[in-house]
Amino acid sequence: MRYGDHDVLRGVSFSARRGEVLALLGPNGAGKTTTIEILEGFRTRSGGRVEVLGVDPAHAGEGWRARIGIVLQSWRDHGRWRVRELLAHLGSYYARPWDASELVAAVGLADQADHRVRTLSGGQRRRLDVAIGMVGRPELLFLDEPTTGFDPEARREFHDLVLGLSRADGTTIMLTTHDLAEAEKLADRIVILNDGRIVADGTAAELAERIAGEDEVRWTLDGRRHVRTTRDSTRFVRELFEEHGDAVEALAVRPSSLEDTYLSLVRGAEEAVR
Ligand SMILES: Nc1ncnc2c1ncn2[C@@H]1O[C@H](COP(=O)(O)OP(=O)(O)OP(=O)(O)O)[C@@H](O)[C@H]1O
Repeated sequence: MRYGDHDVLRGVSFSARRGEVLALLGPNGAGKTTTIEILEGFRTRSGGRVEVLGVDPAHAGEGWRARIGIVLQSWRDHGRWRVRELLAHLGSYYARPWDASELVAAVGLADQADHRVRTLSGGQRRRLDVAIGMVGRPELLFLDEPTTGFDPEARREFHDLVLGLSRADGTTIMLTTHDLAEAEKLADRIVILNDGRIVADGTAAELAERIAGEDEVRWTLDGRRHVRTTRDSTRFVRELFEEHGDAVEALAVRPSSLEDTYLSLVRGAEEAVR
């Protein structure tokens, strides 16, 4: 993808398997929305090859669109509609839509089912956006930062919903997120973009392995707190006890997280460019 003489995506190549949850991660401006909008058929790419459900989105028709669900970053307003009524209406465009009441419950809006859309809170509107994307039971669902503005409980419920859609209905899901814990929890595969290039592609465990992470060990000795990072925390702790025995207190070992891996990948890519 190129705007003027500026390449915003370069050599971005990946595939998602049916039923997979694929998360696109990356810093602001990395190219996540651009990528997802090309796949949705919203943007026309400058070059390269794209196939979504076997069709080039740039030349796809109604039939293809009916198999796809889209949740954009910004929501459209349907203020005067009531929640369940709107979903039932939009569902009527599809061959096998969700039952509106079931869908309202699935996204946690049962209490607001008969409220007008304009009276919903930001997080509730976001859930409605997700419901709108799902209403036609798409084979493939695109979610651009779906949980922005969700409270922790709504986030957890949403995660269960996504996992249910993927595991039970076999829906393929592609989402962008800034929430690493969310990617780790939901995604079968994570693709990390940085400055328009893919810097990593794999399962959370594979990514963590690629960057041999350093564990963080904390302990207290004679009233003083200590912290050390090490690649071999088991051995380090054994030696700590051999040396100090019962004097070691408040021991905690924190394994390297996806966040550590992510930051090291993104920083590594930035250094390579310099
Ligand atoms: N219409 C456009 N014209 C020119 N440049 C654009 C256009 N749309 C996006 N860009 C540029 O493309 C790059 C990628 O933007 P994109 O929105 O895909 O990033 P993102 O990874 O989704 O970021 P965020 O996490 O902030 O949503 C950015 O540098 C942006 O400025």
